[in-house]
This record gives sequence, structure tokens and C-alpha cells, in this order.
Amino acid sequence: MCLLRRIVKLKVQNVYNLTRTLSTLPEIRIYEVGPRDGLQNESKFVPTDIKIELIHKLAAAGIRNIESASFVSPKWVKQMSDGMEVMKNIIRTPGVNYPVLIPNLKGYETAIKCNIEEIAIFPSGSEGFSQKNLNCSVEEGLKRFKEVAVQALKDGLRVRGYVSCVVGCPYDGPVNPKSIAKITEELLDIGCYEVSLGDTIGVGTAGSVQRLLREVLTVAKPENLALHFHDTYGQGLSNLLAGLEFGIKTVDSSISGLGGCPYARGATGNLATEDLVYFLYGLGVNTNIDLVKLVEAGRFISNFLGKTTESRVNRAISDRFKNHSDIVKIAACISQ
Ligand SMILES: CC(C)(COP(=O)([O-])OP(=O)([O-])OC[C@H]1O[C@@H](n2cnc3c(N)ncnc32)[C@H](O)[C@@H]1OP(=O)([O-])[O-])[C@@H](O)C(=O)NCCC(=O)NCCSC(=O)C[C@@](C)(O)CC(=O)[O-]
Repeated sequence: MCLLRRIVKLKVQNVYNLTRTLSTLPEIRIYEVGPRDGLQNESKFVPTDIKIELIHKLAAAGIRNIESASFVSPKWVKQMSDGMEVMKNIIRTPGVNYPVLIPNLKGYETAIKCNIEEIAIFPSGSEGFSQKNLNCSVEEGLKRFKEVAVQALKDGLRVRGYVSCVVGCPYDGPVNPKSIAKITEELLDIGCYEVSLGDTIGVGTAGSVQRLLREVLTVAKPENLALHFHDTYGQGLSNLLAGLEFGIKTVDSSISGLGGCPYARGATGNLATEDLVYFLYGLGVNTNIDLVKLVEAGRFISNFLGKTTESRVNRAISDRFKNHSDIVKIAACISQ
């Protein structure tokens, strides 16, 4: 057989093997943060009914975990001041989880009146960001969050943890993976069912994510971790692939790539949910999410904000794709 045909045969075999290997990827759980992390940084106040409609659209697209509100101080994040109205007025889809962000007991006492089942607490991985974002030290923040977690667990709620600035801090610079591992361990010890590792300013790369995970996986199992990558430097998907290769199965993302923390200067949006879902379909992972409806949800909120979507998939998918299966075939390069 001539050399060229041998190379082609080998290439086809490799592609098939790669797809087959990656297609043995487990169920990937998508944790949508758009209504909270996505909107919190928007200067123009988004009316409560728009927030609620976005949540409904995300659920209709098949998203099963939608972080829907935040019970932080309105003096700190005005955009999230209508958390109670949002949580009291969403029409809840059976099987969909609607967690909320809680900074302290005061926020918890408000949130618990809104029929919540899961809360998220969020210590910082660096001192500088902790002071700016929570007005306290990392240690004081952990003490506060522990009080919240103990009460929430007593009330029968699930508690998710975040660690912010797991790679770099806008104030302190590079962050030591060992300190992230320590905070992760403390969150798991107080009863968090999972800890989402937040690259808040998106400076992470596949290399720094590998270094971080090698450290954190000395204290946590992959099934108790989640990946939360802001896409500021365009590294979100490659960071994600690095994380998936460590067996992590939960990924945070934000519709239309919205987001950023008002107290992390330079922070921009999260990995876009549309890009994440397309990427996963390409790996043969069925997310049960309807990409046409998801793109529509992204266009709904981007149009309301008067912004161009940050999602490359949302921008690229023209209206010629009338249905979801056409897009999945493109994503997975399936010809027939
Ligand atoms: C934690 C605090 C409250 C401390 O803020 P503080 O000023 O130190 O709080 P305080 O205890 O001194 O209280 C000051 C005033 O706020 C009130 N207050 C106090 N707590 C609440 C509350 N929960 N809800 C409503 N009101 C509250 C309190 O009642 C008091 O009212 P006053 O007596 O002046 O009238 C503040 O720093 C805060 O709210 N920070 C949160 C900022 C934030 O939301 N940042 C964005 C989310 S984190 C993020 O985006 C990162 C993440 C999670 O996505 C992961 C990643 O991307 O990496």
C-alpha cells in the first residue's frame, strides 16, 4: 500500500480512536450561572420579569441547574437586589435545580423564605480579592460561610462551595494551588457536596489548570469538584478539556458568555453555555440540551442588554439551522 494511503488510513483510525476515547466521557453536568454571575456585573438594571423569563428559557432549553439569584448586600451589588422577587415568581420546572448565592447569615435568612433547596457559598482563594469582594479576610470569610453552611444543612438544603481566584488574583497576582487545596478541603469538611474552582479573572491556562488540579485532587475526588472558567483570555474551552481529563464532570457556564465579578477588576464573562454545549456534542457527550432553544435564550438576553453575544457558537449559528439535530450533526462532524 502506498505511503500516502497508509498515512490516510492511520489518520482515520486515530480520529476514530480519539472520538471513541473521548466519547466514553461520563455524563457532564452543566451548572448555568447566567442569571447570577452573568447579570451581576451589568450596570443597567435588568427588570425582574426579564430575569425570570431568562430562567424560564434556560429551563425550556434543557438546562437542569440554574443559579438564579444572589442574596448579597444590595449596597454591594444592586443588580442582585431583587433576588427574593425572582425566586418567589419563577415557575419551577420539575427536575430543575435553582441554587442561589449566599454571602452570610443575613442573606440566608432572607433567602430561606423563598423556597430554596440549594445555596452556594463563595470564599476567595486570595486575601486581596476577599477584602474587595467580601470585606473580610479569607479566614473570616470561611468562618462566616461555615455558619451559613451549618444552618443550611440543618434546614435540609444542599450546599455548594466556590473558591474564587483559584489561579490568579487581580490584586495579589498568582495564587498558590496549595492554598486552594486547603480551602477546598475546608469547604468539603463543612459539608459542601461539591466545590467549584473559579478562575475569576480568566487568566488560567491548560498548564495552570493541570497544576491546580494535581494539588486539589490530593484533598478532593473529581466527582466533588466543578470547573468555573471565565473566558477573559479565551482559554475557557482548553481549560475545560484539561479539567475533563482529570475526570471532573461538572462545568459552570453562562448563557451568551455573560458575566464577571464587579469586585474583580478586568473580570469578563464565563465560558459561554452555547459554546460549551456545542463542544460537548462534538465529543459525543449528549447533554440533552436543545441548542436551538439555548441560542434563542442567549439572543433574548443579549438583545435586551443591547450587547453582541460573547458566544462564538451563538454568533456563528445562522438561521439556516432550523433544528437542533442539524447543529449536533455539524458539531459531531456526522455526515449522514
Ligand atoms: C458580604 C457583604 C455583605 C459584607 O459587606 P459588609 O458591608 O462588610 O456587611 P456588614 O455586615 O457590615 O453590613 C453592612 C450593611 O449591609 C447589610 N447587609 C449585610 N449582608 C447583607 C445581605 N446578605 N443582604 C442584604 N443586606 C446585607 C447590613 O444589614 C448592613 O446594613 P446597614 O446596617 O448599613 O443598613 C458584602 O461584601 C457583599 O455582599 N459581598 C458580595 C459581593 C458580590 O456579590 N460579589 C460577586 C459574587 S462573587 C463572584 O462573582 C465570584 C464567583 C462566585 O462567581 C466565582 C468566580 O467567578 O470565581
